[in-house]
Amino acid sequence: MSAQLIEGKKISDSIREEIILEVEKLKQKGVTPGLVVILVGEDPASQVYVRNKAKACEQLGYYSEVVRLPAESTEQELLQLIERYNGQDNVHGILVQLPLPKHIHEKAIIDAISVHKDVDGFHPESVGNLMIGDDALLPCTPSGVIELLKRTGNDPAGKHAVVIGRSNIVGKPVSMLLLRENATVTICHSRTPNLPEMASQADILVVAVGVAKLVKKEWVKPGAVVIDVGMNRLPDGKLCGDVDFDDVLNVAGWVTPVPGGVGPMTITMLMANTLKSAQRSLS
Ligand SMILES: Nc1nc2c(c(=O)[nH]1)N[C@@H](CN(C=O)c1ccc(C(=O)N[C@@H](CCC(=O)O)C(=O)O)cc1)CN2
Ligand SMILES: [Mg+2]
Repeated sequence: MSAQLIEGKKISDSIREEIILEVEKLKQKGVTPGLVVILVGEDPASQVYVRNKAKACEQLGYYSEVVRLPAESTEQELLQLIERYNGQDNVHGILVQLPLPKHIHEKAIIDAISVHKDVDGFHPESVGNLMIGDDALLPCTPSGVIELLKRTGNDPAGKHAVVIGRSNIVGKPVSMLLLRENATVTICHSRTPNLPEMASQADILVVAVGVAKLVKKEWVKPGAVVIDVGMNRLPDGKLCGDVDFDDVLNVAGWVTPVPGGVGPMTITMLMANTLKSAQRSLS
């Protein structure tokens, strides 16, 4: 039997409908959610993502600014800009699009964003709050994964979740979120022996390694939920995930496609974080 598709685009659209209702309520209290997106350089993919973030703001009725800086901008210039927006009350979220040009230290930039406006959830204090279970702005792709699971009736509680990948942006935070949702979590990585055997023990398998079509049907327990966070560009220009989608389709119970699975959730969860930050500004 063929796996059920987890349709990220549809789920993302329905979350945006929910956000619109909350934005109306907030506007009645005199607050419009505001997001600033900063792009340094001209990376083509980043330009698309930044444009899509601005479009999402427009769709949801947010105030938004996109600041485009030349690739040769200095770290100091970027820090000064962040400092300005940290102090600007109509801005509830500040996002610096990654990757940054090599001469700018990513950590210095992330650390400079006020934790209250850290809608990417990358600031060390946000990460710490996630670890200890305090209220935090959560990183967008990992929280999108949790929404996909919950909204398809795949509650992680009591399940064995295996996460392949240990990046700060996806692998580690998604593992913490799954733990917070009462899953038993195993984190695997490039030095894990018997990766296929580990993966095949998962009720929920989350893959975020950046290796095209790594996960084959032998890695998947029959009926498992397979969440593919990978986004790899093939030589023919097509996008594919870290999971060999066609191969696992007759083994998995549920699977995310690439494109159209996890990807669309990233910007929607950014919008949810900006709303949350704006709501917090009232309390
Ligand atoms: N500051 C940040 N930088 C980056 C992040 C981030 O969350 N914060 N994530 C990625 C890029 N990204 C958003 O910024 C992003 C990536 C992918 C998608 C998406 O919708 N993907 C589609 C396919 C798009 C395509 O065809 O190219 C999908 O998977 O269906 C949205 C946002 C790195 N940088
Ligand atoms: Mg996807």
